[in-house]
Amino acid sequence: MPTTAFSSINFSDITDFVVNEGHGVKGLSDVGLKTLPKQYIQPLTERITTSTIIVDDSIPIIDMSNWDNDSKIGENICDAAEKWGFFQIINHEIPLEVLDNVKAATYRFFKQSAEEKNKHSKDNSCTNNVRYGTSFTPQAEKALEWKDYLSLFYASDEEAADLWPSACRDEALDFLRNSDIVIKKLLKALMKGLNVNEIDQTKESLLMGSKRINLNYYPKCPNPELTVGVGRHSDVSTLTILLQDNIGGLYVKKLDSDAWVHVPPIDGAIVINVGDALQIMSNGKYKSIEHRVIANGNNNRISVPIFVNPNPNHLIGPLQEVIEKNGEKPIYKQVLYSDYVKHFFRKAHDGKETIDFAQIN
Ligand SMILES: COc1cc(/C=C/C(=O)SCCNC(=O)CCNC(=O)[C@H](O)C(C)(C)COP(=O)(O)OP(=O)(O)OC[C@H]2O[C@@H](n3cnc4c(N)ncnc43)[C@H](O)[C@@H]2OP(=O)(O)O)ccc1O
Ligand SMILES: O=C(O)CCC(=O)C(=O)O
Ligand SMILES: [Fe+2]
Repeated sequence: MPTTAFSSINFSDITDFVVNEGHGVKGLSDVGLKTLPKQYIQPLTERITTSTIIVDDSIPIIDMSNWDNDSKIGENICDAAEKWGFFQIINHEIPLEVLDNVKAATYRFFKQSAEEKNKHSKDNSCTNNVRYGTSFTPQAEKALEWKDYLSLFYASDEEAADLWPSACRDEALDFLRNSDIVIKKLLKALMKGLNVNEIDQTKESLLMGSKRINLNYYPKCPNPELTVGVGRHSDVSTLTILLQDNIGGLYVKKLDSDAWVHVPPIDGAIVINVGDALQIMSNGKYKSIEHRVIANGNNNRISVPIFVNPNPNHLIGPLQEVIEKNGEKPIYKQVLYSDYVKHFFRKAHDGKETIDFAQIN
């Protein structure tokens, strides 16, 4: 239970209670708040409306089971990355037990007291690689988002053993380890689609030289129609490997339209999306698509994305092969990946605007 009595929280203390004391939005939800605090009310333009949702279309579902014998699977992956930037994979060989365990570990971490979780906040954590927080960048946001998170940057097994919270450490590491084979298959197919036939060590470090796993917790929300779980954004990763539970609420923007498409939960499936780094490296061929998560008035929801990223010290830009072999004119410049990510983290979610940072004017 929160250490601050509910009766003593007034609206001006909300940010203090949620952000600074580390109760998160889960703390607000747990005390049975009946009305959404004004800090969470999003402008109308940021709320999803039924008129913009289309139900007669959906992102592709790709069955990976015959990967070794069917080259069509690789082609379907490239096609989905070009036309949707999002797809789901089934029969991906990540054991279902690993997925169930990391979901249980997410609940276990967030069930802890605010005091325990807040040991990992930006101000209290002894490392930048472990961060518990709420919303996205509260200090830069006009309206807060209804989500708490734990973000774990993977540096080494030793560091994780020492610094990651024990409530979820082993399960998060297990999900990371078990996702490696499928990540390599996806990147191999996507590179082939760009005429890059070999992923040597340098390319591997460029494409997947760092990984971050986030545990996201979206508690039940009063007045979910007035706020968002996560606002419109694209990921800054190369690829994101997203595990969602069975509640639903993730929406993806359909390419070249203003329509939004729901990503239906499928038992055992993993959602894959292209991030900005891959859009840049592919010179715009693969699309890093805007997505958002709605808040839910009836259920808690969790999700566990693994962000597969370039090594932060790499310069990223359109791949040489894409420019030379395919004879394309680069539409993005070379930028230091850690500068790109810092730019993303220092502002509120703003749709696809982060990529302007790398655009050639
Ligand atoms: C949280 O809700 C989210 C998250 C997302 C994430 C989507 C992604 O695609 S994450 C992929 C991220 N990529 C990497 O992690 C690449 C490798 N990492 C790095 O390059 C660096 O670790 C770094 C992230 C750039 C941080 O470097 P550092 O030198 O430590 O720089 P700082 O000055 O400490 O941080 C810069 C700035 O970012 C804020 N920040 C850092 N880490 C996080 C984090 N995990 N979550 C949120 N914010 C973070 C930090 O506070 C600094 O801001 P200031 O205002 O304090 O200057 C998608 C959607 C979501 O809702
Ligand atoms: O919760 C989800 O389904 C998606 C979360 C997301 O987009 C993110 O963490 O980047
Ligand atoms: Fe995302």
